[in-house]
Amino acid sequence: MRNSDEEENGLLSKEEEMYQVWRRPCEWTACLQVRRCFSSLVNIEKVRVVEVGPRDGLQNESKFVPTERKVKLVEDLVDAGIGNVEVTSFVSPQWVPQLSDSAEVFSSVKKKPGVNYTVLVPNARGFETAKEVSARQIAVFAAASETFSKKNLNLSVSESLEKYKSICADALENGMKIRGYVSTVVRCPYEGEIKPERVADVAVSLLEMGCFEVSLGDTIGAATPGEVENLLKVVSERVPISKLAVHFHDTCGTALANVLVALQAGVHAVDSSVGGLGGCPYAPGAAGNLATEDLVYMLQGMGIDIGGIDLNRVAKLGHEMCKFLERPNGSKCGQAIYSSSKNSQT
Ligand SMILES: CC(C)(COP(=O)([O-])OP(=O)([O-])OC[C@H]1O[C@@H](n2cnc3c(N)ncnc32)[C@H](O)[C@@H]1OP(=O)([O-])[O-])[C@@H](O)C(=O)NCCC(=O)NCCSC(=O)C[C@@](C)(O)CC(=O)[O-]
Repeated sequence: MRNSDEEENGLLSKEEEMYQVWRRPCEWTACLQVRRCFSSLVNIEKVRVVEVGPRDGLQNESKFVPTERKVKLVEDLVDAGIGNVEVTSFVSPQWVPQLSDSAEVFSSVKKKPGVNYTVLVPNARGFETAKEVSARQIAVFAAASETFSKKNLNLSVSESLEKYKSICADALENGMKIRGYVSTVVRCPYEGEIKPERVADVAVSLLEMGCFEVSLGDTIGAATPGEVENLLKVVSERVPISKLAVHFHDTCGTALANVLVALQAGVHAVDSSVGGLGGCPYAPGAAGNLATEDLVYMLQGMGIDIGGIDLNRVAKLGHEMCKFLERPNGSKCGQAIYSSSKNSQT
């Protein structure tokens, strides 16, 4: 903690200076809280924010993040009020070397009660690791596009679903919760446009296996609001909307608009990544996920209950991680908070 004498004498360490920088955005966003407006745009009162940065975010960054730093990121996100966090993935280290320390990361995170710590698993081997580290929640991932499935899992869509059946049965027997993903729900980097009916087929299969929810992934971040509206209309004819989450990448800047459309359709779970980190290694050209900071800013501003997430703390984490990765901050809100803090220093 800072000592007020040291502060007065100008003896601040680098870390303490950073803390100073971050006190000011708190004041800035305090003004935003006043402008919180209960909007009639959506009927949803509560949204579950699912933080996927430590997994989806870091899997595609060129710089390897050391184990302790990954662990700290997860713990800090939880301390900032995030209640659902995808910690890592137990995939092949040959395929995703950035997460080759995943078992150590998952085991090292100090778990807090009431928080869902998820790990992504692609196959029986990954599931065994999930059991070894006592994961309570796993995520399995399929695709609506055959080519993407082959590139991402080395399996056709039906082969992947067949393999997940036994993994899911085993997971349920072990008392685990299972989240499902469908990738390439609107467009595929290899096949182009994807039919919503195909997405519905895969989502139904995942729910039948026991997934409590299926997150619909716009893997390349190309979807527009009209397409999302149509997708959700078609999929929700076969899947209760309460079982759907959305997962937008922000390549074309439409992610937040897409979230709004999803909320209007009744979706109440949204994935995002701190600092807008990431992308998928098997979706060339795709940008990072919708930034958590931008999502939190919008939802809190609309008066939607997201469970007490501290925007300033999340923004600080996004800023620090982007700086470490030597990449631009992918969050507009994070950038605004940080530049306002710098301006208020001068
Ligand atoms: C599924 C495989 C492994 C098949 O890949 P494969 O090459 O067919 O598998 P294999 O069984 O032949 O194994 C190859 C090597 O990997 C090892 N291996 C095999 N499995 C594991 C494992 N679980 N953990 C650790 N090691 C493993 C295995 O032991 C072997 O090692 P070797 O004997 O050669 O030394 C591979 O395709 C894979 O890892 N795919 C994952 C790719 C990935 O992580 N993609 C990104 C996540 S999905 C995503 O980002 C989309 C999403 C969810 O965010 C939503 C959206 O945005 O759309």
